[in-house]
Amino acid sequence: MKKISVLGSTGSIGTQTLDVIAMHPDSFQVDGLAAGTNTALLLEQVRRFNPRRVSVATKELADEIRSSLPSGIQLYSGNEGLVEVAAGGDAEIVVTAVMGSVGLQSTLAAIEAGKHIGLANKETLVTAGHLVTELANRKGVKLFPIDSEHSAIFQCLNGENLADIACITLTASGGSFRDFTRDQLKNVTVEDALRHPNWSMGAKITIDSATMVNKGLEVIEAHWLFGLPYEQVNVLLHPESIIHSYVEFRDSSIIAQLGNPDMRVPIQYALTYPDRWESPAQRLSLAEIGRLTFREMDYERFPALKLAMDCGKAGGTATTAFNAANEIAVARFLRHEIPFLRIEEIIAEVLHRHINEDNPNLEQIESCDKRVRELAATL
Ligand SMILES: NC(=O)C1=CN([C@@H]2O[C@H](COP(=O)(O)OP(=O)(O)OC[C@H]3O[C@@H](n4cnc5c(N)ncnc54)[C@H](OP(=O)(O)O)[C@@H]3O)[C@@H](O)[C@H]2O)C=CC1
Ligand SMILES: CC(=O)[C@@H](O)[C@H](O)COP(=O)(O)O
Ligand SMILES: [Mn+2]
Repeated sequence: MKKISVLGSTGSIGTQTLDVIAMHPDSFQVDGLAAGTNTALLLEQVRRFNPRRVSVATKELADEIRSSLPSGIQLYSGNEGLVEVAAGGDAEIVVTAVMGSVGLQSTLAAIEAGKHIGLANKETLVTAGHLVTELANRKGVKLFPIDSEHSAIFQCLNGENLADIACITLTASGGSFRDFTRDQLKNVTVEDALRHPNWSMGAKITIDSATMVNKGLEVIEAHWLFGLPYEQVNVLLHPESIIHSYVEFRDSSIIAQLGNPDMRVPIQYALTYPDRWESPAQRLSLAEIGRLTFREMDYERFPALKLAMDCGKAGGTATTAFNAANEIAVARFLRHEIPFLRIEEIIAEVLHRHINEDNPNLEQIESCDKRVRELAATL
């Protein structure tokens, strides 16, 4: 029986992780669940999966639900609660599915406690990739990618020698506005932006997909997960999201991973690696699809992707600043405070003022993150 804890159990990845766990009740057991504010759903999950420890975003919410929890369950709250669920207990693998760099401390705590990570929370690697990967290597902890593109690359690299990689290519759907001109982007609404053409995901990542920030975060995530220089990480527009990403080797062979868009496949693979189990995902019929299309990435149309790549190459706290500025700008857009195009302007303004710190420690990262959030909130 493999014990699993899920950070962000009430979100898009969290609920799909629990779907996967529920499909294999003889093999998986839930040890801990951490949610934010959706206590109604969390209580339902507690009744169904009977975890040993749970956490919610605040002490007030914890006080509200305490009497509704079955006895014997440890209840925690806040960032400390996330850390307790991540590092306490006897889970073998922790799925990190909270949204944003709030997941950093708990991911580090889980690794420190020797737990393998099913990594969905890409912001953690963007904000502090060097700290997370260095600690994972030191502790002998595996980072199993859940992000669809990175799971694809991970699968393509099975049994391969990393030195034989010529380059990897991350595919991008193009998001909700992929056929819009820059001019047309001026008046788009939150509701339009939230309609992703291929994937049903949380609000923040759906907006990131529309700005192409998501692909920028994923390039940085790939750099840290696979130890590749930025020059070997490419992006290609592929509107159908059928080829999830691919690797080109030095003999010119390309290995790609394909499938209908369904996150339960990469989530399950992260939990069962190196085995493959039955999945409810709809089988892909290439004959039915008929054709797949591709377009060169246009960095003028999607400037945020270029900005993210430049931050990755700069290293230091540049990616921390990029991520924090984006998190604040997206939250403001979702609250209807700023127009869509202001998101990338805020990121650019923050980066313009940013003084980069090389090889930052955790304290420097946290202080950069805090400073940038305060600045981005006022711009
Ligand atoms: N959705 C997808 O298909 C994919 C997502 N990812 C990545 O996975 C991560 C999660 O995305 P997604 O599931 O879409 O996001 P959602 O917004 O759907 O879910 C976020 C989860 O995090 C919880 N949460 C938010 N803030 C806190 C906090 N302060 N403390 C504890 N829990 C908190 C939320 O709780 P609550 O709702 O209870 O407030 C919720 O359970 C992101 O990093 C995203 O980039 C990567 C690839 C695909
Ligand atoms: C499902 C997943 O992994 C998302 O990150 C997805 O890739 C978003 O799609 P695009 O960023 O390609 O629009
Ligand atoms: Mn992805």
